[in-house]
Amino acid sequence: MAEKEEDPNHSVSGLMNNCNTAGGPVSPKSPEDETSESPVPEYAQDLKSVLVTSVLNLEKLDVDLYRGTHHWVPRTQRLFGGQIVGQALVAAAKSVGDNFYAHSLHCYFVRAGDPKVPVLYQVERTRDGRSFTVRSVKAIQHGQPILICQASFHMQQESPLQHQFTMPTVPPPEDLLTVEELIHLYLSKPDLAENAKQGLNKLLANEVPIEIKPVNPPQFYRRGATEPKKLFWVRARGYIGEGNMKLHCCVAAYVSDFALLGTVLLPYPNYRAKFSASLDHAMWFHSTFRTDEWMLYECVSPWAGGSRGLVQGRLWRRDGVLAASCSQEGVVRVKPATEPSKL
Ligand SMILES: CC(C)(COP(=O)(O)OP(=O)(O)OC[C@H]1O[C@@H](n2cnc3c(N)ncnc32)[C@H](O)[C@@H]1OP(=O)(O)O)[C@@H](O)C(=O)NCCC(=O)NCCSC(=O)CCCCC(=O)O
Repeated sequence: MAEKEEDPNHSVSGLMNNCNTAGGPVSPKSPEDETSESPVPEYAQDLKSVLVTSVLNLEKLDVDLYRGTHHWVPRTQRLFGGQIVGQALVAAAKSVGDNFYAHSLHCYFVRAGDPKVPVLYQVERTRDGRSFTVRSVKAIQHGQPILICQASFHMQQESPLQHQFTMPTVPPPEDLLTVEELIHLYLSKPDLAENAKQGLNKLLANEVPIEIKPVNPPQFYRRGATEPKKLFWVRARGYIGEGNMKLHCCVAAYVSDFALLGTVLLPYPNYRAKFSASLDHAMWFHSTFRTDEWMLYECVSPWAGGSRGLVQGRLWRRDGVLAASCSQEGVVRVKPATEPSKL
């Protein structure tokens, strides 16, 4: 297939610029959708999100072939699944028309990603239709696929069918502490065990490019068994800006894999994960949203068994609009917890 002429909305830089492609998968609408660019929030005036400047800023090597590098690598020293999915979606989005927006993706993580080398993204233009366009992306390291991803893009269409669940009622992010603030609070406890202190300091050193405010910290740093459900406010660190829905979908794909699989362990305080990794990840985009603004992430695990767990996530805009949904199965192999948590 002939390569599409690069234009600013498709090119590497085009996906990253704040181009005027507001819109995207819109349903239902909120008054916010109709407004022009809102003022740059105070927290972000001079700090562009590293997700935009680095993680999702792929280098073009050839037609439909890109290279992505890493920013944050989890302690497991395997690449973060959200990074690979987000980068795969960036690569896919570069070859679709301006008025097509990601509405879903389906991925398998087939091998662990190696943080020592970059990832190549090879895009296959599976089908171009009038309303839907499909891309297949293979993420490759050492000559072998680490992720296979299919992403589908839809041209905006109106419909009288519009419904969504209601967002859970939770305190606003302004009333809650960030993970870092919570850690400092725990660290100030005089009776904290040395190993717990070390664990918390390691968490502080973790430069994850997203900010999190758990709705229920005791659930987040759990003591007893809780239902397999957690809620937290989340946003990309730094400024991204309004208007580039293609980019916000890629950032949401990155964010959506964070802390999701951990939901499986919440009912089992007597077990620790000795090996856990996402096996697959599916995502659906429903509405316009900004990933550099607080969104509520609702994570539930309806099932676990056979060393696997199923998790489902819903990303809500703070005005109650359902922005995106996702589902994931992960392998979770556990061992008995030898020491009770001191947190
Ligand atoms: C490992 C995957 C899932 C496939 O597994 P398998 O088919 O078993 O691969 P092997 O290479 O044969 O084994 C790997 C490893 O596991 C051990 N193993 C295998 N079977 C068993 C068993 N029945 N019981 C115990 N152990 C078993 C085997 O011995 C090997 O151990 P090792 O020799 O010590 O290595 C594979 O498909 C895979 O890795 N896929 C990629 C998964 C992935 O990377 N996902 C994305 C990253 S996860 C993530 O990002 C989650 C978010 C983290 C951030 C956060 O929320 O905090």
